[in-house]
Amino acid sequence: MDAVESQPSAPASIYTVSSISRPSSCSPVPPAEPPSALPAGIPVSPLFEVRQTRTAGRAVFATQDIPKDTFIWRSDDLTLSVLLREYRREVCGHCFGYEYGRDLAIRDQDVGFAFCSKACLYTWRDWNGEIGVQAWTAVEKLTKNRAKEDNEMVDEDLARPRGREIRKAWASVEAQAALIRTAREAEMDNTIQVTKQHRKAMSRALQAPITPDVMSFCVSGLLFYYTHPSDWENILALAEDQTPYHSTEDLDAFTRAYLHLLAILPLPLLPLATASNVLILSSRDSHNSFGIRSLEDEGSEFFGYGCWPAASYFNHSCGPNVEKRREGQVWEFRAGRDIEKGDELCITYLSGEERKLSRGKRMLRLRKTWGFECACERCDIAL
Ligand SMILES: C[S@@+](CC[C@H](N)C(=O)[O-])C[C@H]1O[C@@H](n2cnc3c(N)ncnc32)[C@H](O)[C@@H]1O
Repeated sequence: MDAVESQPSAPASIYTVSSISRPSSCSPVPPAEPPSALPAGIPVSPLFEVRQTRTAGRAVFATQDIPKDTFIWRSDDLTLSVLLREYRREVCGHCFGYEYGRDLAIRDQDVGFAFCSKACLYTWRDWNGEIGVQAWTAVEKLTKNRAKEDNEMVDEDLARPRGREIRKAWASVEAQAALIRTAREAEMDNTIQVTKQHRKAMSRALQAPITPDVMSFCVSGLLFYYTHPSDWENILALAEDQTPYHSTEDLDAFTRAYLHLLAILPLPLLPLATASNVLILSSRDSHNSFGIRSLEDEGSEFFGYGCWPAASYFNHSCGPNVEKRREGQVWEFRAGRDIEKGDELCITYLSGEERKLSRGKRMLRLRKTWGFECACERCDIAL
């Protein structure tokens, strides 16, 4: 029994996908809801269905017995990703390949990424497109020559900003954002008057401290929207975190990154660079991203993180029955043991070392990082 199966069964859910997740010959019953009611980007398979639970949001349940080692799911739907700046020379910007800390052979100084092969470099360029390359080049130009200004250590004990503080922070930069936007729009419309006030707003933004990884997060997310507009729904459908910022400083880093980006992004990206879109990215990524770690040493090196929406429907258990493994940019999920029809399919959100922690420490980690009280079987039994 896994994370949420111990809870009383959920009421009929609008998320039930059994009708399309089973072969039609096994499913004489009409669908509970038309497929249009399914969240965008949800994983669909004859092996499982996604259902609403009473206390742990949506979760994945086996629709048939699944023998150990069965291949269950493959998520190749990477949306946004962040490679921490300190790993940019060692980890491939496209496939996240790593050569035990060696600098990779191919570096694209303009965009600030390294690649393990020319194929990865070309694919990365192809995926990002001309506008994407221009965006990363502008960010790199701004970031490269600045001293390291961000505070890399996240103090988990700081109070997380709540709704009112978050709304206030975003509202407080809107006037400056509007001035910068107008100044940028004047670059393609000479009827727009740019005054001293516009220029001041722009230079104030550019001189503000930079938090490179926050900036990368925003660029990656906004570029995803630009290059895959119809898949933005997949991000919107993810569980939302109402308190996605670790601290007031973290929230400030996001509002500053927003102003920076307004000042430097290629013009076609400006309509998407809105406070509301950056907030959507923060609130959806927060509880749904997967760590991008080294594939050896139980993933001891943390290179960054990314968001694969379909993979985000698996809940956590401290004794998971599904094992996940990253192959390049793709996550693969296999049955870690024999699973019975009706069992919840759970992965673990903990890294190798964290899995060995005591129940109390695991729960604390899950509460602080993911914001939930773990009620999986392993934690329940240990009570
Ligand atoms: C990646 S999402 C998993 C899918 C999510 N339940 C949904 O509805 O989209 C992670 C969130 O699911 C919930 N969750 C996952 N595992 C849980 C568990 N063992 N106990 C309680 N809540 C859990 C938490 O709210 C967590 O922040």
